[in-house]
Formats: sequence, C-alpha cells, structure tokens
Amino acid sequence: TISWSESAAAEAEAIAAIPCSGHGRAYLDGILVDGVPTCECNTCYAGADCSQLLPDCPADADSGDPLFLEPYWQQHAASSAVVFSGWHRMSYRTTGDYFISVELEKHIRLLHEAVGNAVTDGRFIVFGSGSTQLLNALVYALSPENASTPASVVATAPYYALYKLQTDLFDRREYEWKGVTSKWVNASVASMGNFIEFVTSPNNPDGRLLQSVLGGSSVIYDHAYYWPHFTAIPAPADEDVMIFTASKVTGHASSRFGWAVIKDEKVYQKATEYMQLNTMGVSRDTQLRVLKLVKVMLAEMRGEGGIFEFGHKTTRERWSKLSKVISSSNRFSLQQLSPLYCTYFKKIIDPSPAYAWLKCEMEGDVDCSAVLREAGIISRAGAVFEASSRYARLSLIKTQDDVDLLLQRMEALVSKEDV
Ligand SMILES: C=C(NCc1c(COP(=O)(O)O)cnc(C)c1O)C(=O)O
Repeated sequence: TISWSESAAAEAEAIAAIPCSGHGRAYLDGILVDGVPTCECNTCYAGADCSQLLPDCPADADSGDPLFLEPYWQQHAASSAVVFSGWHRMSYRTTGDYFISVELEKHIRLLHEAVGNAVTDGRFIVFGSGSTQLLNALVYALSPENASTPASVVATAPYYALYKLQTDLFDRREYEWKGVTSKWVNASVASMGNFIEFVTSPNNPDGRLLQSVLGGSSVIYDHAYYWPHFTAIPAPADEDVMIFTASKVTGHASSRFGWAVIKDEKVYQKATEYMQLNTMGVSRDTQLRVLKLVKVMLAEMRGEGGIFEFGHKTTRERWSKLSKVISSSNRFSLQQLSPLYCTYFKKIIDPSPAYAWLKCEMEGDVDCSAVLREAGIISRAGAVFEASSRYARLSLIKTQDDVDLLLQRMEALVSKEDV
C-alpha cells in the first residue's frame, strides 16, 4: 500500500488533469492564480484555459523546443511518472564513480544497442547537464596541455551557433574559435596544429548526414539528432567522440541531460575532470527521471507504443506537408534529403528532419527571415548558422499547434505567388 507518496501522486494527477483546451498544460510548479497553477499555453493561444487563438499572431518556428514528443509521454503517463521522496539522494555520492548512476549508464548502453545508432562497447560514458555542457567539456578534453599555440576549433557552415558562442565565451588559453572548415581544408598539414572539428550529423539546420571535413585527429560528433525520429539509421555511429542528448530523443529539454560516448581513456578522464570541477556531475533527480524514461522506451521498443514509431510518424507527416506546400512555390525551396535504408525500421524511410532549411530563391528576397516575418512566421536567420541570409531555419519539432500555424502561414504566403 502507498502512504507518504499518496498526496504527491494526487497533486500531480490533479494538475495534469487541468485541460487547458488542449492548447497548453499546467505544471506542478506553474505560477499560481487563486491557488491553482495557470495553464501555460502554446504560442498564439491565450486565456486562463488557452482557448483563445490570438488573431494575427506570428507562428513561432524559431527554436528546436522538442514538444512534438509531449503527447507520447501523456499517452504513457503511468509508466513514465516518477515519485521521489523528500530525502532522495541528498548525498553527493552516486552508485557509480564520477557522479554517474550505474543503472542509467547501463540503460543508455541498452538504448543504443536496441536502436543500433551507436557503438558503446569498450567506450566510456560521461553525463552532462544538457549536451551543451559537454560541448565545452570535450573541447577542453581535446585541447593539448601547455601547447605553444591554442587548439583551433572549427565547424562547417551552416553549423549550430553554440559551438562558436561557447568557444568564444570560455577562456581561450588552450583553444580558440578559428572559423569554418572551408578556410582550412587546403591548409598544409604542418600549419594545421591541433584542430578540434565539430561535426553535427544529422546537421542542424539542414538535416544532412555529415562526416569530418578536415579528417583531423580531434572531431566531436554531435549526434543530437541521430535517432529514428529525424533520420534513417544506416549504421551505428562509431567515432572517437560522440555526443547525444535527452532533449532530442525523449524530448525532455528542460531536464538538462546529455551524454558523451568516448573511446580514448585520457579524453574521458579530462572530460570527467571538467564535469567534477564545473558542477560535480548532473543532478541526481534528473538522472532518476531520465532512467525512468529510458526504461519506458526500452519496454515499448518497436511495439505500437514505441517512441520512434510515434516520433518518426510525427516528423515525417510534418515534413511531407511542408514539402507539399513548398513544391508549388517558385519563391522558396527546401533542402533536398533522400530516402535511405534504416537499420532500425528495417526498410527505406523518407526524410523527417527536425528542421526545414528554407531558401528564398527570388533575386530581391535577400533576407529570407525578414520575408517570412512579414508573412507572420518567426524563423531562425541563416546568418545565425554563418550561412547566407537567403536561408532561414523553420523548426518542425514544436507542438502540433505551432506546426499547424506555420503551415497555414506558409500556404497563405505561397498562394499569394499566383496572384
Ligand atoms: C534547441 C536547439 N538545439 C539544441 C542542440 C544542442 C543542445 O542540446 P541540449 O542537450 O538540450 O543542451 C546540442 N547540439 C545540437 C546540434 C543542437 O541542435 C536549436 O537549435 O534550436
């Protein structure tokens, strides 16, 4: 029988039952109005119960806020809930060394094995508060100690802006941002020194499966999107340094949980040292929560309750709807992605990228995100990715409301071309 957890469970269920008209949700720690957490509405929806659609409100397709998976977890409420006691893991200690949960590490390895998207045998695993924290941990770990010149950190455009922003923010003693790979691809090996190359595969913003351009010794493969939600899995990733994040596989961006799979023990030890000195590991509350989520994914794997079946169906539908709208346009074009055999689904699957990488083709449309903003669509400008401003990124992984509004605005914009 349950006793002390009963009121916690009752409170959680009562808040979860607040409907918010299906255009929002209430959280236990939501802002209280008359003692009740308010509904937190999807963009363009307002009112105490999120029932009002604001007229002329722009569709917000800017961030990769992964709420496309929220319905999945609502459909798995019982198996994915976690109640933890007021005294859960007060100690700094964890079951494993270096502030790692043994069970969570084990289940992450089981997840990669079940999905077949990464080799983890014989590799070390480091947790981070979001993969964001691991990006700099690994730049630090791959930077040479007391070298005469700092390591040069690079990426191929278009690239995820955080790589540059973080590298520029932290102390550059051992590393500094040295721009895009195209500047260096023909440099003489001698002048190369120590390069650390970020490779995002599938890429953010355009969804392409990429390999290292410089072929140097230190490459950080960011596989945030290397899951069947967003791409076919042609083979398990098998690189020296690979990064993953719960944000994009379970959709729990706010739990702040990422992990790195590292082949070289010295690199692992330096990344671990960074995590110890930076935050003394990842919140144990988060580790418990993510363990529960991974257990659900494994239990439901490949069944009709499978998260990848749900996720891929969602992203695939969104991509094909947007592609259909853009296919009738002369003004806009989308990135070309081809169907590919997927070892997870065991068949060839059509593209289902997290983001649309839209190009404005008309001579005068030099600022694509401005053209879209004019039509009531908020996008992420191409320049943010060090790409031409003729491009703009549209997020396809937010709520269904967000994508419906985006599609409506895009259809209206394209249909105006005919007149
Ligand atoms: C949310 C977005 N990006 C998250 C992201 C991250 C950060 O994920 P976190 O684990 O949530 O910190 C890391 N790597 C890549 C390639 C990413 O795209 C975005 O681009 O809008």
